[in-house]
Amino acid sequence: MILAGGRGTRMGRVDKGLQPFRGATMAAHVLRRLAPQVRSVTINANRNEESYAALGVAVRADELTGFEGPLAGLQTGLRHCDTDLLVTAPCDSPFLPQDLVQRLREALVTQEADLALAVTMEADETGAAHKQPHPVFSLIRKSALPHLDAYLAEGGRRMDGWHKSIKVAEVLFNDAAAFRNINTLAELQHEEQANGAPTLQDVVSCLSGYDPHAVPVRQAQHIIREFIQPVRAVEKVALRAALGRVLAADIVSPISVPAHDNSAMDGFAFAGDQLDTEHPTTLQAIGAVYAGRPSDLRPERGQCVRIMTGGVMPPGCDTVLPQELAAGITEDSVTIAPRTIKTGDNRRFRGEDLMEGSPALKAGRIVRPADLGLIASLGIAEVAVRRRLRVAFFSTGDELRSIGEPLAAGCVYDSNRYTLHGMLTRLGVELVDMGIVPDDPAALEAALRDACESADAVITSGGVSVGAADYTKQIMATLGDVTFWTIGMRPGRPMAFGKIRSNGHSAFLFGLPGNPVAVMVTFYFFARHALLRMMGASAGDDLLVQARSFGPIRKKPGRTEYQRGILTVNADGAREVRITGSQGSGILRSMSEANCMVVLPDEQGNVAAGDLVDVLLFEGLV
Ligand SMILES: Nc1nc2c(c(=O)[nH]1)N[C@H]1C(S)=C(S)[C@@H](COP(=O)(O)OP(=O)(O)OC[C@H]3O[C@@H](n4cnc5c(N)ncnc54)[C@H](O)[C@@H]3O)O[C@H]1N2
Ligand code: MOO
Ligand SMILES: [Mg+2]
Repeated sequence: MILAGGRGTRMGRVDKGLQPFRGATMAAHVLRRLAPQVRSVTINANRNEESYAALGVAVRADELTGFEGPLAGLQTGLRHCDTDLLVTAPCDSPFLPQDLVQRLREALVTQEADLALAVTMEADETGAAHKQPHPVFSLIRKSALPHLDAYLAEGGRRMDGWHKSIKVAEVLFNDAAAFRNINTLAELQHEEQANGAPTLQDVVSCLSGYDPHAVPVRQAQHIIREFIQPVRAVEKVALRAALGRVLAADIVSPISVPAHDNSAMDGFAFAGDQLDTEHPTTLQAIGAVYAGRPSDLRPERGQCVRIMTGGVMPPGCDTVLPQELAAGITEDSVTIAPRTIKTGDNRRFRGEDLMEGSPALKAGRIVRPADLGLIASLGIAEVAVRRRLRVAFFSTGDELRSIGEPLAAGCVYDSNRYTLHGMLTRLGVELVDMGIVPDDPAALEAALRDACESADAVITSGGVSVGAADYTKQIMATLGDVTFWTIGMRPGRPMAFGKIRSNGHSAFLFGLPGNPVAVMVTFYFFARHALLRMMGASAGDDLLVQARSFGPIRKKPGRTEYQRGILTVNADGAREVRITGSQGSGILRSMSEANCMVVLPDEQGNVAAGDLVDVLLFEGLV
């Protein structure tokens, strides 16, 4: 049981277990360390039960109300545990020992104790060593419950008080650091920095010639990739619900598929070395084998069996003659003309699809329809996936109006939140749509903080250029480690990127430019990759295909241009791409008409009609 039922007094009453830490929550880290050591895990929490339940484990509140401390959690745990032993660990100890349970258990059993607890040796201010007990890391017999009930009923609340009245085995652990807990937000932030999550400065200092006012596309993509940290929390979902989710662990085949050598055809199975290459071969059919029906037929020399597709190959048989290739078939024989087939034809091997013990799918894979079938073919009903990423987004600008509002002079309807809604939905993230935020510093700060506290990533549009009302940048800069780029690309030149913090939470930030096409292009070529990385997906590079440009395209070398195109196959069967008219970065119609982006890299100059260009298709089959 993970103890997360406290008030978090020293953390300003925040729910400690839900504090973000190294790309997950603290409780998720504890769960990851504890789960492999036990049969099942429960979390003891007295608030935010749903957030804890999202970790995929049972959540139980204290039966004693009023935040009565860890013994109350223990009581609940013992009452409901269906094993003889219960181990506890606090939700703020992300480094707990990987052999905690094993070592506590050895001591509990050999010393015939009621409870085993961890102790470490620590030095005091004078350097003298003293024993430090860690009473919240303990292993307890379920049989101690009546005693604990009695102790609590008498008003006892202290762990050490209760321990005095039962038999306790102390287990000395050498690694005191493993029991470190994180009590304050300052400690949490310190740990986050210390664990090697790089700062933007760390990342850019490795690059030569970095200039935020002229960042090549590839460099911006590199910086984002290095800076982003994946969310690690994992949950178990039923197989169908795994579609589009990211596998958290390799799926290893528990069985071989197919489980037996079997026939790929309806026909006759026999040992292929009997085939005569000069004369017809006649074999006596001794019976029939059907798919899914076990048979004990064992053809001898000169014999064969009738077999159906999927039927298990009888012992000694390695070859199947499809029935339509037979030279003659009687009631109880088949004749095969010379050189009709070869030994080994039409036999499917055991494990040729998936071999027992080998990884069928790798962690990081985004589950597609074929994968659902593949996992089903292994008989696996539930899979571990990364938890869904939460992405908060809002539009900025005084000129923006929401659908349903009248359009005042000089105003436009907010379209960016709708394109973002679409793009994020397709990525399979959980959306937090925060609406429109006016060009007002206080409102922008409140929105960014709110977004940061409720999501893993924040996407804004507008206000990142040099306009007089573009306060977004100022506020972003005060909330964390954020950089403002002018990227060598068109459209989508200005962009903010970094990590913001608010009240102990942090979130990656993408401040996309306001122009409607620029939002989409910067999303597709920067934010999308970053979000996939946060999701734990091992997505490869974009798959560009080549096509002939129908007309000439003007292009300046030294920047990447993303042109909206329509890819077709021409009368000669060749792929051909046309640009969709005006490429202004406010013209969304040309984006809507397009079915692909033409990607013209930095080094590319003008394109002549008929030249090959790279395109990235919007739609694929799956
Ligand atoms: N002097 C310069 N001006 C501009 C530069 C520059 O380098 N120097 N860059 C231009 C480029 S490129 C872009 S892109 C834009 C980016 O501007 P912002 O990110 O500051 O965005 P805004 O000023 O807020 O808006 C720009 C444009 O887009 C419209 N917009 C914004 N949000 C929405 C929305 N949610 N739905 C529909 N339309 C939206 C907005 O009304 C503006 O027309 O800066 C250039 N200027
Ligand atoms: O970044 Mo802007 O896209 O060229 O309008
Ligand atoms: Mg602006």
